[in-house]
Amino acid sequence: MDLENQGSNLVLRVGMVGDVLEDMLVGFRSKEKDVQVVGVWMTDEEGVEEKGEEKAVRQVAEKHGIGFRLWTDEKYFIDDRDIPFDSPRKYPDVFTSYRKSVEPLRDAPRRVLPTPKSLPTLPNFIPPQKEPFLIPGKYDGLQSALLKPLEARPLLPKIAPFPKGVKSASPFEGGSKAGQKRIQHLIASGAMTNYKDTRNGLLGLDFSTKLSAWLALGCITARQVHFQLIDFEEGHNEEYRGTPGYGKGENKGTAAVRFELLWRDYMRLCTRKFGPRLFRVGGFRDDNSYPWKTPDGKGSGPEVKEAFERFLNGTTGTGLIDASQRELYHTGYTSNRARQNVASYLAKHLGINWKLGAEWYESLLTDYDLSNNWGNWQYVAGVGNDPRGEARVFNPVKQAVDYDPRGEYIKAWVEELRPLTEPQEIFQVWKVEPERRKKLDLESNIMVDKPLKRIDFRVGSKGGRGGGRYGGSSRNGNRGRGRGGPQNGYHYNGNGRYEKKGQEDKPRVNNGH
Ligand SMILES: Cc1cc2nc3c(=O)[nH]c(=O)nc-3n(C[C@H](O)[C@H](O)[C@H](O)COP(=O)(O)OP(=O)(O)OC[C@H]3O[C@@H](n4cnc5c(N)ncnc54)[C@H](O)[C@@H]3O)c2cc1C
Repeated sequence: MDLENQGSNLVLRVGMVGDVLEDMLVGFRSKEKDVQVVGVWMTDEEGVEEKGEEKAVRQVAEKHGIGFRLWTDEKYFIDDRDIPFDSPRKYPDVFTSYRKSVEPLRDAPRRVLPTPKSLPTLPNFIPPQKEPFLIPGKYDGLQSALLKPLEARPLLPKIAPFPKGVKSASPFEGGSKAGQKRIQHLIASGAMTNYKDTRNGLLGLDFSTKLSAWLALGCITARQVHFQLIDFEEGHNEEYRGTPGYGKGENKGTAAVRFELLWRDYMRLCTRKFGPRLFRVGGFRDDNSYPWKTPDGKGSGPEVKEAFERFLNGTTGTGLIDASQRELYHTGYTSNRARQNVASYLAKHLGINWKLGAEWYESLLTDYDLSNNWGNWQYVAGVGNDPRGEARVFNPVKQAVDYDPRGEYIKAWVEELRPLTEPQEIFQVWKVEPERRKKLDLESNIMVDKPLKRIDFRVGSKGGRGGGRYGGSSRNGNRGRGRGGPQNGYHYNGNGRYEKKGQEDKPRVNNGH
């Protein structure tokens, strides 16, 4: 729509990018009198496959004797030209060190580039899509063509259907206009100002910004978010007058949003630094000491396959994990709090290769982003750039107590558990007394009879909020480790910590890859 408004348009093509370009150039050559191609421009991206595509495009352009130009991506919070390190090798391995090197964050971004007033029109002739593909002319046709293979062969034929009465926490509508509208809504409604206190929520539309999909797809940029916040903080946009914090400078909510946007930058810089290690099981740390289990893998029995399938289908018996997995499957979104628990459950409680989880997320997330996804999975699995690495384990029962105390999120997505009223039973459904199971329609339910893990935590016991690097109010405080023993060579040392066997008492240091 924006391109149309500026007199231009967008053409979609299917195929490998090098082949598509080749077909287009050959097609245009046949109409040389009307159209002349003078150059091919593309945006610089991190990632192994993305670099491969860049190379393919460059080669085709060279073969046809036309110019090739690579643009530095400007959709990040801090521009590449302002990163205070002259080589990726020098990028810090710990986020905090990176953050300190670029603070104060509010002064760091460059100005947003102005939108061009007009753009060149498209030529009358455009080479057609090569067979066997067909590009539908209308949006609806495109959508049904994309969904057709999934409808014919759903990824999870047996997953519970979309539960009644629930709505997606991130009902994403593509395009820059919808993204800008969302930013304005977040500021005007006060959600940005409250962000620090609400960001660990699980249910609802505005507990966090839900800007991730627009950011990931390039519909909005981190700099645009920042400057909209500046307008609010400086009192430069009358539309926000009346919102708490208007004209009063940076507040803890707006500062926290900038902080998260910097995490996004940082994950991308790690991809640049570590290249293919983003996808290796040993991660950025190159730590291959974990005895990861893999369904169908060497030495893995059928129980690993079953465990993985139940993890995907959201029938593990651990409410928080099951709710998040079903939410993700049906909506393409699940909150950051839930993502951390799910990743920790797969990697640290089940001991299953974290890469399978990352691939699963890659296939479902509407906000899928190469660096954010794979970098965060590594981080939680203990092979990435979390300085606490393997020692950080989330107890998903304690996390449910802290972040879903009445079990509303779990009951929303796991319909079978709606008759339950006691949080202890919602979070640890195997604790429902056998005599009540029939009455509650939970007899012969695999989550109740055969939970994948009986994660221990006494609901009602005292304990601070906590868990992971986003430990609620205490990012550096209580890490929320309960006593649900993870597998994968860990044991509970009795002091609130899981230790890897054989490494008890060894200092844990970030070994600085
Ligand atoms: C296992 C795992 C996988 C993830 N995969 C992705 C992914 O594929 N794409 C993605 O965008 N985010 C990913 N994240 C990060 C985070 O969960 C999402 O960005 C966030 O939940 C999106 O919701 P939001 O826009 O409301 O976030 P908000 O809390 O409102 O944050 C604002 C923005 O900051 C950025 N951000 C927030 N948290 C992180 C983070 N931990 N790392 C990097 N950037 C962050 C996002 O761009 C987000 O939109 C993942 C996290 C985990 C633990």
